[in-house]
Amino acid sequence: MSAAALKRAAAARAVDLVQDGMRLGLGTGSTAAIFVELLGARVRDGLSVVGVPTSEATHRAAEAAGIALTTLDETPELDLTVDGADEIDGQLRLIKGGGGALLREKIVAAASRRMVVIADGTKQVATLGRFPLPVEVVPFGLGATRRAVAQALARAGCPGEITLRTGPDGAAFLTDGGHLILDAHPGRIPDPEALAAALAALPGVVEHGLFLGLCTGAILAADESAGARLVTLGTV
Ligand SMILES: O=C(CO)[C@H](O)[C@H](O)COP(=O)(O)O
Repeated sequence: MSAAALKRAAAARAVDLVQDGMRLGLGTGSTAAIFVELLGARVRDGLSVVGVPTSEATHRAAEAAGIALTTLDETPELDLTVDGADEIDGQLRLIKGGGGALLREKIVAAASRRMVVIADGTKQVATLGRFPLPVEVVPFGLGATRRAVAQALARAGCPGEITLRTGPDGAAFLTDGGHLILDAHPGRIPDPEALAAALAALPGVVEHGLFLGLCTGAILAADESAGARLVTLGTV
């Protein structure tokens, strides 16, 4: 089965979790985009929900799908956020931000009573850190912040190369908030909580891609000869 078909299977299962009247967080990335598309079809069939998008891209997609949108100012508490992930471990700890939307994604997830991750099964790992860990930083003081991030990684037992994320044109990638992203390549993160605390304490760091204690459940689509086999983690 193609990766796209696996993502669609996980997204379709997540759409079944949505009930009339729910306030939703709408994730970012290719899997979340399928969820938004499928949710839009249910809205056109009469489902009434409001959504908070986690990026400008998701805002545009949700609008095009006919989903009513709100903000966390109008709706500070959400019932359910459905989002993708770059990695998930057995304790529902995540690396997110491959698409650069980690800041809004984390704010929306933290405002949600439930956060369900949808992904193909390859995203499940025993230890986080193979996927580069995004660290969103302000442009001012980039060199000093980069050095401090490297030191924090080393102290947390996971040194590795740090690269400034660039876009397809080779220029520095800018997030929806106008920040830069440093991608750390630790290989493995032995103590995600310690690293998260160390990164959060650094001036210049806006947010990092470790989502700890936020995800309440996951729907992972594993590739089997008969089709997609959905595996759930946590409470779905
Ligand atoms: O964190 C994200 C964006 O910031 C995405 O959810 C993550 O990168 C997974 O994306 P995809 O579903 O395309 O694999």
